[in-house]
Amino acid sequence: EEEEEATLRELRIFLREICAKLARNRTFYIFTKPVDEEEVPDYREIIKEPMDLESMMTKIDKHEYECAQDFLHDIDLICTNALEYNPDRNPEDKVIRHRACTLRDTAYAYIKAEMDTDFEEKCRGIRDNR
Ligand SMILES: O=C(C1CCC1)N1C[C@@H]2C[C@H]3C[C@@H](O)[C@@H](O)[C@]2(C1)O3
Repeated sequence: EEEEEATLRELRIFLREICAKLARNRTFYIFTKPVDEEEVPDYREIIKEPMDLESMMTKIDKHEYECAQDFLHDIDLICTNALEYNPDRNPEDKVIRHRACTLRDTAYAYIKAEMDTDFEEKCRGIRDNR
């Protein structure tokens, strides 16, 4: 119905700002674009569902998120992909894993701080009844 569409429009505006704010943070630069298949030929043999912040911005515009929980599920995917593909004790892998955990924790903190729990509940109701 029309009120539900108004709620989802407001959700998309909110999620675009969260996504843009994360993408502006230079700590998260490595998460802003898909891993390049040519630079990393084995990546998609190991990581079955690649995800990145630019792809998430596109998913917002294609109405693929109906609540903040669904958005955070893709943030979690960016994080777990990075932990799984970069598991070693060498300093480069450790930096990537630290940044991945910081991305996840920052996204959860922004949404907790800036999203009304009643609004998220309303979005969950729309999602669960569709
Ligand atoms: O996992 C990632 C990205 C970090 C979060 C996503 N990559 C896999 C490669 C391993 C490591 C070093 C470079 O070879 C660079 O190409 C990548 C990109 O980082």
